[in-house]
Amino acid sequence: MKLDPFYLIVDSAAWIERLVPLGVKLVQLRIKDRPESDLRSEIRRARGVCAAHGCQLIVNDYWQIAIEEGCDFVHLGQEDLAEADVAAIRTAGLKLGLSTHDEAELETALAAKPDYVALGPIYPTILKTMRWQPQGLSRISAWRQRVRPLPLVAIGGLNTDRLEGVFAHRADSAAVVTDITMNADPEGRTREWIEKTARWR
Ligand SMILES: Cc1ncc(COP(=O)(O)OP(=O)(O)O)c(N)n1
Ligand SMILES: Cc1nc(C(=O)O)sc1CCOP(=O)(O)O
Ligand SMILES: [Mg+2]
Repeated sequence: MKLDPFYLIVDSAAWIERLVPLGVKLVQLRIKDRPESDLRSEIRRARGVCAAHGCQLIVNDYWQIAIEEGCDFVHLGQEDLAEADVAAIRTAGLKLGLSTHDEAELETALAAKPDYVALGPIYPTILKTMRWQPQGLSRISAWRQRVRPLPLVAIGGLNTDRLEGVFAHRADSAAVVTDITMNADPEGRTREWIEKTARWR
């Protein structure tokens, strides 16, 4: 499976409606602390926009709702994975991406036979508090060897100036939140990401 090199992560269907039509081909809906009814309607809206624009939607955390809403890809962290029914995800035909932050997590992730592995945080992130120090670029190369032939996603503190290093160290996709959502011009920054990642597509 091939992943687009630009992996956008946002926390609402409104962001997806705003940015996916610009040409985003891979987006994660990462919503926290909302009632289930909101989650369902957000996922439905996001699905509609992504289907209309040929964009792969990945639902973070809420694998059961993703199955029920007819989605085809979920992302889980290690705590999520520990509580998830991976067999049910597979039986429903969904693909699965998994987070990793250290060797033990990589072993756990590979044992679950995911469709991609994410490594982070590559650089410090302001999105959430993390108990891991930044991995640095060299860790991407190490993960590349271990994860092959699966796609490898780099995440954490990425911006358009850091893409060269991330792809030179053989990540397949670069995931981003705040460099776009906290930018003064999110649309302009999204276009910049699309243009700058085109050579790795
Ligand atoms: C592509 C990608 N990589 C890592 C994460 C983080 O997942 P997780 O560790 O479960 O943390 P939350 O995002 O759920 O806070 C991700 N969402 N996407
Ligand atoms: C959601 C998330 N997960 C990470 C991990 O390392 O697993 S880093 C991260 C935050 C990514 O946001 P930004 O691009 O703003 O740094
Ligand atoms: Mg999670």
